[in-house]
Amino acid sequence: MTLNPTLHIQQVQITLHGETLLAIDRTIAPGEVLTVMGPSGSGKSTLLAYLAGFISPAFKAQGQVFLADTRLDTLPAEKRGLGLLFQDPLLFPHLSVGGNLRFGIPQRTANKQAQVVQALHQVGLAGYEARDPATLSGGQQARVALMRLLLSQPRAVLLDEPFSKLDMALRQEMRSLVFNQLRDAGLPALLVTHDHADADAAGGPIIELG
Ligand SMILES: Nc1ncnc2c1ncn2[C@@H]1O[C@H](COP(=O)(O)OP(=O)(O)OP(=O)(O)O)[C@@H](O)[C@H]1O
Repeated sequence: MTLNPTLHIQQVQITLHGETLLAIDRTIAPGEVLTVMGPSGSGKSTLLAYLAGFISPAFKAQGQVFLADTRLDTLPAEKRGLGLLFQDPLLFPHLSVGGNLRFGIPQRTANKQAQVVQALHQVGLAGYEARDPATLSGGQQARVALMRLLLSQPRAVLLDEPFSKLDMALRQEMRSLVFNQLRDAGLPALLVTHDHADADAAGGPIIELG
């Protein structure tokens, strides 16, 4: 298994009621972010759901997806090794901040506790480990969600409008944090957004659906 895989989306075509909704044929290199834009209904969420492995059976998909040499599109969602980041941080409310971070760390990882402490420190939340996520601001929760994602050691990342609920100042800060972290980790990523400033910050190629 290579550490920094390339994501290959090969001649993928998704149809709905016999009509082509979207077609895509792209490669995303390690550390690169491919931004997907397009009007409402053009299939952005459908593409993410297809890649993640939970597309509705209403859609028919052709094509193949590979992460390095692993074929993804035939694997169940939980075996694809993908990390997902959504509009909402979706932290587990019954777990502390530390519990949320530990949750994603693969079983056999050594030094889990040190990783949690280091992750909190990296995003300016040192000392927050025991806190209830509900007592954190939206921006703090977003940072915990990002570190939970990275600690889960994904092999590629899907981002669905991850900044759209943050206010302007926080949005700028989270963009830099997220894209720097993904670049440092060498992860291929696909970003769905309506916001051109997100695409600019991602710094990678942009495709328009629809
Ligand atoms: N489960 C489903 N069953 C049938 N049709 C669906 C289903 N989900 C979405 N659609 C349709 O598929 C098309 C693409 O929807 P999708 O949600 O992927 O668009 P989108 O580009 O993400 O839109 P938005 O920007 O509004 O989120 C739309 O015409 C939508 O009505």
